[in-house]
Amino acid sequence: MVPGWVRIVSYVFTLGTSLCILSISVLAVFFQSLVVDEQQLILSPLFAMVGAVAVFGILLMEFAHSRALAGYREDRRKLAQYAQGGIGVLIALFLALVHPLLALPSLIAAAISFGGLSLLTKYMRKTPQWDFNAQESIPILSGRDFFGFGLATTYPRLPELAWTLHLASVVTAGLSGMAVSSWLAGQEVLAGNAVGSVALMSLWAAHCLGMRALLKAEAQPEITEQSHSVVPVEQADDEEEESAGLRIRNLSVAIPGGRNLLTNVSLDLPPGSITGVIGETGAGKSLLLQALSDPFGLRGLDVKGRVHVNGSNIWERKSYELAPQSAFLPNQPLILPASGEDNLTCFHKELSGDRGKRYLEKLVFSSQTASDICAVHDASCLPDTQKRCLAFARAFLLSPPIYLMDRPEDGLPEKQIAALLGLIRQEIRLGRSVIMATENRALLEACDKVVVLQEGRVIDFGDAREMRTRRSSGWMRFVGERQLETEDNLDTWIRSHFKRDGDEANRRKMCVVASEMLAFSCQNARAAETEKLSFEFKHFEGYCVLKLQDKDSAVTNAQLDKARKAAEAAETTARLTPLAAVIRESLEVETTVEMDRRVLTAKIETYDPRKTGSFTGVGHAVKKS
Ligand SMILES: Nc1ncnc2c1ncn2[C@@H]1O[C@H](COP(=O)(O)OP(=O)(O)OP(=O)(O)O)[C@@H](O)[C@H]1O
Repeated sequence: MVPGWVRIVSYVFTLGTSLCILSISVLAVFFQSLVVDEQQLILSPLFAMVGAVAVFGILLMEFAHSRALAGYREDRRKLAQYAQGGIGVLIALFLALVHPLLALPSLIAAAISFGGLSLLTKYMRKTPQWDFNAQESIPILSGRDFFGFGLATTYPRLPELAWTLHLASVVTAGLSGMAVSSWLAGQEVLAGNAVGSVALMSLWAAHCLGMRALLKAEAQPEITEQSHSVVPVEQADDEEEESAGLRIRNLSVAIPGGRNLLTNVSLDLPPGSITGVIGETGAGKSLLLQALSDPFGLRGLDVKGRVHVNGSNIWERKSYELAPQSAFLPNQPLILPASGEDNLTCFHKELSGDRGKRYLEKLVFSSQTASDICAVHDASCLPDTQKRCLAFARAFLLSPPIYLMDRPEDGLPEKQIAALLGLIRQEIRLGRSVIMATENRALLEACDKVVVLQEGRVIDFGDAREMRTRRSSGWMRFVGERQLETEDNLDTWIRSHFKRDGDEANRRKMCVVASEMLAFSCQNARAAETEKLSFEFKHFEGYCVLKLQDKDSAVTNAQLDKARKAAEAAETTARLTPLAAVIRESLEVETTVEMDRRVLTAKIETYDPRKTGSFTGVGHAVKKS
């Protein structure tokens, strides 16, 4: 619902613009009589100035209109067109009062606009914004061209030829206005110097009435936006050769001039594997999948990075591709308003529709249902589950090296999820890979690897079975670069474990310990090398444990004793070495070596905010072991 003030402001500015234009037509009368007829050339500069003021007025009105109603762009346009309809009628009435015949050009223009447009809307076949051909359908239906999908599924706002008709009505009104007024001037009914003015007014009335007719004929909105920029990042000189499988390097997605939605995602996924992507809502799972498949379709966002599959750039896309590099199955299945069979075979019947139908049969458990789905005239009208099955069957028919699935379980009953899993396993045996954002247990259990996203950053990536065991025993893991820049991510990760009201002091203390452990690890890190470190975390009754693992040499007992003494001797505010600071904040610190990795384990006292009420943690005593 448009607020009343928006309507009033819009009508006032539209009227203002029209008055400026009409003032030019009044000026034309005086110009004709004083300068052209009476040859008072001295007045020319004055007319030029007044004309310029009117033109400036038009610009000013339009600018002020857009500024005053910033944020109401669509409403402003519609309200202006609506008001123009009224202004067109008023001009026609005014002309009719001067002489009934002068209203004729406006009437002709209105007939052309309203009549012509309603005929076009009724009888002209509606065509989508883009009538693609068969080859172009594969990038669209494999989820590699969202812009194309949008164009192929939305219809233009106005019927074809609408603007041509508008132009015809305006020109007709201008010419007929001139003809009628000249004839009336010849009959000495109208002053000769009013001819130009009448022609101009008829022209403007026709434009106003035409705009109202266009508003009436309008349908769905156009889509115009695409990603703001996509910047491929070159391979670094010291990076090893491209390997098989999917390689993602420094993939970032950002709002231009704003925050990062995905930050430096780098992953290597082997061929023939299933990778699950998990994380809280808004962590960036869908965004990651779409950025891999079609970065150009991320509306208004900046995308940077490098994504290669089996050595070739996945983002390179041709409009005619028969074998896509990936198939993206978004949460809403990509189905074009075409037959079920065309949607299955991507309009390529020669692409072995039988094979596609077999996939479909396996998903819907009936050859009759599969045939019915294929035979349907407009697959976009199918029930949601059948649309999903159709989209899956099509993806398997295309057999790309990488499948990207966003919550494939949504809208599918358990037995269909099991059937889908069966087909996924077949693809895996053929060396293809699947990446899926999912929360479904059966699908997660089938994963070989799991990526954990948090606020657009990868905080954990590893073997799925190991991760499942660890998580089920309450241990959470964070994996990051062994450098101080990791601190922000680490901080966010630590904070995610202390979300209860009153947990602030726990949170702060844990962040301090984690940060000092990171600094301790980075002390010997070589700047040029990108090494990984990991943290593991678990809550216990009254304390929690934070473990740091990196590839440095083990801490000696002497180093530990020295740090312990420094921690005991120091004032609370004194600056300590990172290890001593960890010891000062912890109940117990120990260091071990596990499978060639140095492990530093800190046990930190925590409180239960439900028991301690509004405990702030300031000056909280820490026991030493
Ligand atoms: N085009 C966009 N412009 C601005 N922000 C966006 C855009 N697309 C996504 N986002 C933001 O990016 C973040 C990640 O979104 P995404 O849809 O990937 O989350 P998700 O992890 O898939 O969540 P869910 O599990 O709820 O689907 C969200 O904060 C979202 O608002």
